[in-house]
Amino acid sequence: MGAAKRIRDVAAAGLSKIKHVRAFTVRGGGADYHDQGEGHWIDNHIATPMARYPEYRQSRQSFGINVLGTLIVEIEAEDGTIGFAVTTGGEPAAFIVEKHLARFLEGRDPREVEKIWDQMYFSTQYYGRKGLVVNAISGVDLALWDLLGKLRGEPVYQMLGGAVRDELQFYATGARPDVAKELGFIGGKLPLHHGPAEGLEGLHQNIAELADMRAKVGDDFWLMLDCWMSLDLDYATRLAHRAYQECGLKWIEEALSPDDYWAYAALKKNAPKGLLVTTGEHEATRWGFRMLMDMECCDIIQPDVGWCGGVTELIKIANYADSKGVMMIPHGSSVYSYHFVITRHNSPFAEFLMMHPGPTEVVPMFHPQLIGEPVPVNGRLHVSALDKPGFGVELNRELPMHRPYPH
Ligand SMILES: C[C@H](O)[C@H](O)[C@@H](O)[C@@H](O)C(=O)O
Ligand SMILES: [Mg+2]
Repeated sequence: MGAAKRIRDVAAAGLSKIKHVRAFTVRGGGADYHDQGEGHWIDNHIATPMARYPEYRQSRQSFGINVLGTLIVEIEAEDGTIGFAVTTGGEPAAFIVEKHLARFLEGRDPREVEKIWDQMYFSTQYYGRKGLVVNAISGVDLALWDLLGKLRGEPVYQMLGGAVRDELQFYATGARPDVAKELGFIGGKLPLHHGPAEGLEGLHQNIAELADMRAKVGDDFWLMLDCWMSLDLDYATRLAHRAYQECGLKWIEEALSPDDYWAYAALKKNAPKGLLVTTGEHEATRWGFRMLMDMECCDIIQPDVGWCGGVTELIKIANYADSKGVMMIPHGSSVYSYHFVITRHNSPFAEFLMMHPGPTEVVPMFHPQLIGEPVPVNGRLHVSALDKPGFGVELNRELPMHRPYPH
């Protein structure tokens, strides 16, 4: 059969159209991974912009880091196939999905990812552009790619161009890089505990904690600091120099406000040669990341595929980074980033967020929401673990899901 006829036949056959888009919310860990119980490392006196207020210094939940909860987006095709995704967004994001975004999908061909993304973004541009609205768009886009993979019987990484390597390697984020080393990870990223409001004493404590961990892991294991937007330029510069010179820090992450491109450019310019400056997990769209890269704010961009616009937007962000020789290492987002990272040379490793309370064990990052969620073994994941349609996971429908805004 000639190629032209084959193309016509596939086009005529098409794929099952999109029938319905639904948005649910659920609480307790999962995609809103800061929504954890008492005593978890991820909520133990971690430096944040709110730490200037003593009453909000001990716990990020005290100022509402987990106020949103998880958004679940489900897209059902006419043949009954369902694609889904989870991200951070909860009820307000569910409203945006059902009351605004669904109209651009229902009745459409699921292959129209570009046109659907364009309509979702520009129809919400007057009140969106970043943050919650782009989280909602990301959730819909991820669910659409999951549906496409399930309709075609292909893993998302194969639809993105296929694997450029046989396995993923991971660094681990959490309070125990010493345990991460024993578990086979290539590095450990510590949360920073003290910000400018705790003065020179806090800075000394930050360095003491890092030096203690350096003594435990030895000289060659990567150690990084995640500052979660908590610092000012002067503090970040002083911390960068001391942490690099005294403790061999590999990178300083998200030290400043995501909007302060000018301070990031100054931090990168004044950072010690050899120390990497990284950021981006709270940035969104190709335009936001172009600003970070064109203003030379960082050495590595770290978009979260569930927050930056989804796979369709991450393709544009990653390709621009590649053209500029900037590494793109997505913020921890489980299978949603693994399927992307394995297809990109400028994404040589991935993040694994340790969600065990210690953390002393590897547990699925989005537990308990994804059935079949793969986890690194000895700090690695073979590509075969991704060889299932879509993102290769199913939704745990035993969870108490709520659909607040049915349309
Ligand atoms: C550990 C950090 O404080 C955040 O909780 C973390 O989610 C994020 O910044 C990361 O890079 O994993
Ligand atoms: Mg981070």
